[in-house]
Amino acid sequence: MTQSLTIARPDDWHLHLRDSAMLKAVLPETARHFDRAIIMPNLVPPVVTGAQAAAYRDRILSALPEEMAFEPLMTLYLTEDTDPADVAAAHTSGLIKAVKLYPAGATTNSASGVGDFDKVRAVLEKMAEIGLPLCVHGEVTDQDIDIFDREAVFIDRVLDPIRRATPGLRVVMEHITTSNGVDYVKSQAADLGATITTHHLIINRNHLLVGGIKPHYYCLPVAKRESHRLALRAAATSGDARFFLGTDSAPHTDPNKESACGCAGCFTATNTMPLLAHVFEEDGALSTLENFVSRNGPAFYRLPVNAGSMTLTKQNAPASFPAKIETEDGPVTVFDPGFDVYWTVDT
Ligand SMILES: NC(=O)N[C@@H](CC(=O)O)C(=O)O
Ligand SMILES: [Zn+2]
Ligand SMILES: [Zn+2]
Repeated sequence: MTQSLTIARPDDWHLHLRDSAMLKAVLPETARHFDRAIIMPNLVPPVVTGAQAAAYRDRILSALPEEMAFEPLMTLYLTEDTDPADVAAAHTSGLIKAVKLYPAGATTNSASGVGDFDKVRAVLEKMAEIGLPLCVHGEVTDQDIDIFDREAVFIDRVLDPIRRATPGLRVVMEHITTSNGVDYVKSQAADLGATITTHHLIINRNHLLVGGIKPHYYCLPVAKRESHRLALRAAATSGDARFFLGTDSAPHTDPNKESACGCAGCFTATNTMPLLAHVFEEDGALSTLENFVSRNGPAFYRLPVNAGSMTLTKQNAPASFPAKIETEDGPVTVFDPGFDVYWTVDT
């Protein structure tokens, strides 16, 4: 007997679309299943001003195949020179839905990020005043902090002090990877949410490192031990409104991944919805999938739930997904969960 599930059309609350040839190749992979996505601003150079975000939005819409509908929800990349008035104007006009904080040096294209948090105080205060969310890549970059501890240390040393100093600031902890992240979100009364990626619900650090290094499982924050993955699974499948999908689908070409110094990022846009149906079914939680992918995100961002619906069907035989997406820059490997997936999205 085939099983099926119909939910409101999902959104992706953390997505890398890149630019130019890569944008053209990866955008349909997201637009096929998602009505909207929060677009990460870590281009080279980064999307810092409202004018740059408007131009990037136009490039995204021009790259969209004619028969597809998709709304890019733009963000600005916070720098120590960001002008609070420019941020406020971009928010008032409806152009941007969030500002993104990268600690300088934390991840791909984060060199222009924030080193001295006092320098962004005025921007954060303006954002608290106007209710504009701050999306945070939550890892410290100190050389003496172990890479597996960087999220937990960030919460204590950076995030909690920022939130205490800026009452009313609405924050999304992006791509949480630890039980510390889950517990911190749950411990706070208001103004805090978290995105969870598809891949962090599926892989732990053993998948990355045991039996040979798997560059396509390398992303930041790096996958942690199994107990953390289980904490993320419990949070995502709980239905709790504070947790929602942000795939962090982050394309890099195969030569850039399969390298002596490989780039961080997993490309999951193509098969995220089938993978999530698999994960939620495995945990006996298909009834909360809609909260995670379609309802909790809009509630946090104070946007309407999408009007359309999506039906997922469990087939009798394993579904097949493309192993790679071809781009003019080279192939991009699609995330391979390492197990058979029977769910497909009905077209
Ligand atoms: N997640 C990643 O491993 N990489 C992202 C950056 C990010 O989200 O930190 C990228 O832009 O490639
Ligand atoms: Zn990040
Ligand atoms: Zn990201």
